[in-house]
Amino acid sequence: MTTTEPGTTTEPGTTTEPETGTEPKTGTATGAGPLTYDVVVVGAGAVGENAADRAGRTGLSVAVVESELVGGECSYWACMPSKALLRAGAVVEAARAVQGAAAAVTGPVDRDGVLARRDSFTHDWDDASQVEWLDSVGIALVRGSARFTGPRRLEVTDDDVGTRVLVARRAVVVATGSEPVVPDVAGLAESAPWTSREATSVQDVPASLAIIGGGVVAVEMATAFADLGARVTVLVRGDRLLAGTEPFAGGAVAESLVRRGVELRFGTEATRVVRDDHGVHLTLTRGDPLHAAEVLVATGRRPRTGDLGLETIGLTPGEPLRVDDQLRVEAVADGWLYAVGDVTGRVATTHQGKYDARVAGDVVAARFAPAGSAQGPAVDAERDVEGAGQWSRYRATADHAAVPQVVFTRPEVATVGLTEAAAREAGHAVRTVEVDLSQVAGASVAADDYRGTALLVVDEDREVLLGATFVGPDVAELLHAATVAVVGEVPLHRLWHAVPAYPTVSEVWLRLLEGYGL
Ligand SMILES: Cc1cc2nc3c(=O)[nH]c(=O)nc-3n(C[C@H](O)[C@H](O)[C@H](O)COP(=O)(O)OP(=O)(O)OC[C@H]3O[C@@H](n4cnc5c(N)ncnc54)[C@H](O)[C@@H]3O)c2cc1C
Ligand SMILES: NC(=O)c1ccc[n+]([C@@H]2O[C@H](COP(=O)([O-])OP(=O)(O)OC[C@H]3O[C@@H](n4cnc5c(N)ncnc54)[C@H](O)[C@@H]3O)[C@@H](O)[C@H]2O)c1
Repeated sequence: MTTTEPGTTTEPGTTTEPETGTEPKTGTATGAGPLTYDVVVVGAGAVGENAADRAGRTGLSVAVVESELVGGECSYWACMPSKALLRAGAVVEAARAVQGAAAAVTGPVDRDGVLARRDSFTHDWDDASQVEWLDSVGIALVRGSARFTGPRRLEVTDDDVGTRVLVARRAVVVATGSEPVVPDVAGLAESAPWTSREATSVQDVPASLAIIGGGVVAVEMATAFADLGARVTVLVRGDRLLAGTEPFAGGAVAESLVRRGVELRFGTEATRVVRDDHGVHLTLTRGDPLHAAEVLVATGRRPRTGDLGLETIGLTPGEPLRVDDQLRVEAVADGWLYAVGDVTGRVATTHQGKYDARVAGDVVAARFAPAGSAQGPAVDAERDVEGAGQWSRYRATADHAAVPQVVFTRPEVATVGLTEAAAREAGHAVRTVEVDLSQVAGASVAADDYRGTALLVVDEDREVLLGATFVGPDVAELLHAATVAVVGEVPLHRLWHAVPAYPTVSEVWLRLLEGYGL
């Protein structure tokens, strides 16, 4: 395991982040006066770390404030532990799908081994390696919980150190992430339900788990806990899983969850929850009551802005920090306040948040770094931030047109750009092409009964890709080609010349283009 990015480190004490070659960048603390830095980033999740890194590359002094663990949700309670929980089951299933390998797999996943591997990814919830990375790039860490007390001014409260005042000479970047929403169901909050934190950090796998929700967390955790041997029931309010994706994606995930013993109850909501010594008891809008050892709430997240002192800078606590494409908070004058990641309500994935963080960090660096300090790739010669057009490094254009996501279920669901429905709603002249992945030679080599589907959404007027969805084993790795095609607006007749190697699953691209008529 190697460290590849701030915020997703997997190995203590190592970093492969490039040295930035800048002067030491220290803030100033004068007596009992405020700690002063050029830029203050609130929240040291993966996204905040990236914003701090980019902003600091041109000589600005940067501090990050963190109230819990440096690395944030993704490293300790979200992406990394959840994917670690899912990986063993995927590997076992992949082996079972290949004659000759299947016989070597003789039992279920080793539950203790899975949990131990998960613990290695979270470093037992210790952030020392992330702090080491901050040190190595000259970013100051201020531990504690930050609240605004006015423009560019924060109070940071820490149980051990007390309260300090922190001042940003130039800019503040808010990257405080999001928190799970617990629906207003009678008795639910009092029943100490699990959120994704308890699920991803589980030590004792419950015999049974009720999951409320039909989105990404629900389907990934249903898969993981079924692998770990729990009896899983998913309560889905609507009539399908993964409602934001192409309908066949949620259908394939539902079919596979049922095949592995998960009970799915569609059109069903909990109306009352009671916990006693035997577990949780859920009364439902339809069907029999449900009894389970634990209940996991997976009903979405909201931006974490409730306790940030936003009222002192004219904003409303609890609301997302709405930003423009340069990640400046729209409602704040003078362009000193930026926000990135889940807190913006824009896109709630780590990779897209880090993209926004790179843009925000570059914008801050270009606007505020001292003249003549341009070094490294972060600053264009002219620093033309205000005049920056689409696809400039100073605009997060991809957030509108080309957002990728992978749902790590079995089958995996990999999506980028617009679905067919969204493209039609946006007024595009749409044509879709769908291919059965089992018809591709590489897929038949990969697994004996490979099942999957690929779908392209094409803008017929311009003959470029608007979106793509892949559903099947290991399709995550097919996604980036589609993202490149969408971002590059590569004409299909040019894509025709991108020849996929034989026999790989990527040959589906050829089948898709043939299906379009090339
Ligand atoms: C179960 C689960 C699995 C996921 N899996 C994936 C995945 O596979 N891939 C993917 O791309 N995305 C995934 N996501 C989404 C991803 O975790 C988030 O999009 C990402 O963590 C957002 O990063 P962030 O830095 O904006 O926020 P966070 O990671 O939440 O970081 C915010 C940080 O700010 C700190 N903070 C908050 N308030 C204050 C304050 N007042 N003062 C100081 N510090 C503060 C917090 O302690 C935290 O460390 C998953 C989410 C969940 C719930
Ligand atoms: N692999 C990944 O990229 C990954 C994995 C996990 C989470 N995430 C991110 O984390 C965020 C949170 O995920 P999530 O699954 O909690 O949210 P989600 O928005 O994906 O799904 C929420 C689900 O809860 C249902 N729901 C909402 N309110 C409800 C209520 N009152 N009663 C019953 N059902 C209700 C919705 O209909 C939906 O099915 C998402 O934005 C997601 O992108 C990403």
